[in-house]
Amino acid sequence: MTAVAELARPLMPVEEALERLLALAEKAPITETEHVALAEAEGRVLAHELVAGLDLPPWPNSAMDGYALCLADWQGEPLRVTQRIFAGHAPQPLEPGTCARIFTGAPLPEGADCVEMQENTEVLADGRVRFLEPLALSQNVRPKGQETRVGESVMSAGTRLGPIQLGLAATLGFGTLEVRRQPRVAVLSTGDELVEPGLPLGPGQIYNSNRRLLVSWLQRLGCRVVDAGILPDDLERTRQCLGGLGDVDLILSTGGVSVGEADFLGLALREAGELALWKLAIKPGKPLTFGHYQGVPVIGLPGNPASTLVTFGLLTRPYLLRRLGVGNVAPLSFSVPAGFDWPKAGTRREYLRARIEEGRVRIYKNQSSGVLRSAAWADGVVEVLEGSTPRQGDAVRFIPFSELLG
Ligand SMILES: Nc1nc2c(c(=O)[nH]1)N[C@H]1C(S)=C(S)[C@@H](COP(=O)(O)OP(=O)(O)OC[C@H]3O[C@@H](n4cnc5c(N)ncnc54)[C@H](O)[C@@H]3O)O[C@H]1N2
Ligand code: MOO
Repeated sequence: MTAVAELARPLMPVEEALERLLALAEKAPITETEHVALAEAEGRVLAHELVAGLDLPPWPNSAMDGYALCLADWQGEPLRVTQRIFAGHAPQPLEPGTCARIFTGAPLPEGADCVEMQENTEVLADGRVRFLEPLALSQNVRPKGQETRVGESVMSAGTRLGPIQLGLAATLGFGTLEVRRQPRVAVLSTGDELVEPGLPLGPGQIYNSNRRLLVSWLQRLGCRVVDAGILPDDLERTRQCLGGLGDVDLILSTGGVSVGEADFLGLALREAGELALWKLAIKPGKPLTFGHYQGVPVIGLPGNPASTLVTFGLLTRPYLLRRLGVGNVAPLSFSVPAGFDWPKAGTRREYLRARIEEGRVRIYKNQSSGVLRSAAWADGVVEVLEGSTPRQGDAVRFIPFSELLG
């Protein structure tokens, strides 16, 4: 299809763009794995299901600081204390007709079937312990295997490892985990107007914000970033830059994807691969490109900073995670009453930078796709569907940034 024919097509719905990207991701999975220490595994993707190699807890233990006794044999009399059991110590079997001082997490002695917390007991002058409240069998006892049994699958392949998952792996004694290798992503910015922060601005120039935003975000997603800097608005040097990227899994560029005349990235990509210009029914973020450069997938995000943010968060992030075998790549979202009126129906699905205040979602006053400050103010994006005109109090879908940024 020629570029002109591509441009004449109707806008592609967001769902279709996501479906296409996920299908492309499934055709290019990153399957190599490596073993990493738990300390290095944050943000990575589990390569295989994790199977428990021990029971959790490995033995019955006490849930309270108190006294362990054998309720089945007890007649209600005060009991002599015959041992003290601390967490980390192996107990002796319980002497019949006695109790054991026990602390939270300590193994229950053989023969005990009940623990009473110390607050409900009284230590008599002769050292015996009187139980002040009615007791029940197994009370305050955490049975062996209560949480997990040997051989049980506790996490499936494709699980993203965050603090909770790493904590669970640690409880089962795993020192290392087998994870998918990190995707290598080359980040390119295009545009002669761009200057790196810290340097002086010349006439007509602006600071490159997309690069910092994407590099940090990709690192959070567990990617290894090849920071390829700013592409010059020059075909030969663009070719050289692409040729020097090395072995990467994805080339991610921003800018130069609309209908501008200085689209040297597009030219260079078409020479050495192919490139499709998608026009999405999304705002911000309408023009998005997908293609290949010498077989390496390329995603070109629109250059406006809020457009980069939305198309990365809603489309590129799921694409990358799916390449790593993550099944559920949809961010959690919830319905909130609108704290704004949206009187003019749009032809594109809008993702307004918004925050929740007093149970209603409020939108930043300037929703221009060039305004990144809108997102820095916001806690997430609120979705306004094509053709819809939500009013104050109507239910709208809110996607928190916390769901997208990790
Ligand atoms: N005639 C048309 N013009 C435009 C269309 C269209 O359909 N027809 N689409 C508009 C939409 S929507 C968007 S979004 C932008 C996308 O433009 P590009 O992706 O080609 O990006 P640029 O033109 O290079 O830049 C757009 C804007 O963003 C600034 N920018 C670019 N890169 C960065 C960066 N790394 N850091 C900070 N800011 C950046 C750039 O200076 C421009 O202001 O096209 C519309 N035009
Ligand atoms: O859709 Mo573009 O991303 O707004 O300006």
